[in-house]
Amino acid sequence: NAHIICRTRDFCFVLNSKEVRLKSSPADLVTETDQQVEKMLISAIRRKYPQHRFIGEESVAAGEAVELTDSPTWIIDPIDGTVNFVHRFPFVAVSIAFTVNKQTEFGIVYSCVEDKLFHAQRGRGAYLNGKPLCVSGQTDIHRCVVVTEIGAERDDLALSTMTSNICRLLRLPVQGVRALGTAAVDMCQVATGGADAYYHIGMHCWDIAASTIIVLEAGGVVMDTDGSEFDMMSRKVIAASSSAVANGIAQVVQADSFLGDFSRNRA
Ligand SMILES: O=P(O)(O)O[C@H]1[C@H](O)[C@@H](O)[C@H](O)[C@@H](O)[C@@H]1O
Ligand SMILES: [Mg+2]
Ligand SMILES: [Mg+2]
Repeated sequence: NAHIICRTRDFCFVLNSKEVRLKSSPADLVTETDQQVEKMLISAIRRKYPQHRFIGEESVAAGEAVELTDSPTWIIDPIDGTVNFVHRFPFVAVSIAFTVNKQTEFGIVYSCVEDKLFHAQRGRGAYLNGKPLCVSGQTDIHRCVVVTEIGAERDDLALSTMTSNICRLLRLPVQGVRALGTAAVDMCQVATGGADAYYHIGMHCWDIAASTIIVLEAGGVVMDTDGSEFDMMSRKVIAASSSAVANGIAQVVQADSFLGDFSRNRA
């Protein structure tokens, strides 16, 4: 059984997950808690906003389509870092973003074990537990700590793409490469200035929708791994403290062969 104790200033509760099941790969896990948290969030929001749409990781896993329209839409990852959650590795987050006309209006990432609440609203800055956030401002790729993710794919093509991208960055060299096991929290490190960049190939919109606006509102930049304009549904992202660093990563990271195998945002 996996469990985690979540504390906030106002309450403390234990989330139990009795059953761990596999989804797309032996490293893509889901627990009852993922499903219950998503149901709880969607039903609470739906009560207040019955017309709004939802893209939730576990609803998609259950067969719902991933369709981002102009309608008000909540994009939810009920537990980002389920492998961490199951193993009690202490980085686990709830990620919620809200979009209108395909533009993100606000995002919230709650890193449960750390009791860190990141949030940002378009045009109103990014905050961690109420305090304003600012990216590092680093422009020299050689002085960067870069965060990425190993991902859940375990086929040869995915693994060689992932490892060769990390090797190419280390050879530049960068000063460090890190992976916390939750895309949402990884990306928030860029917003805090603790990391200078984050890139990920193969994540889903629910992993990074909220943290994208948090990075942007903290003064960072977000782009596709090929250097083009960011598309939340493309499963590729670079988030960085500056355009110079983002472009430096785009020049070494390769995604094409790997992404050939992906269908967009299937859980
Ligand atoms: O825990 P998840 O919500 O499934 O998200 C995971 C993702 O599946 C995995 O590929 C990444 O490496 C993790 O960082 C995600 O956040
Ligand atoms: Mg996730
Ligand atoms: Mg999840």
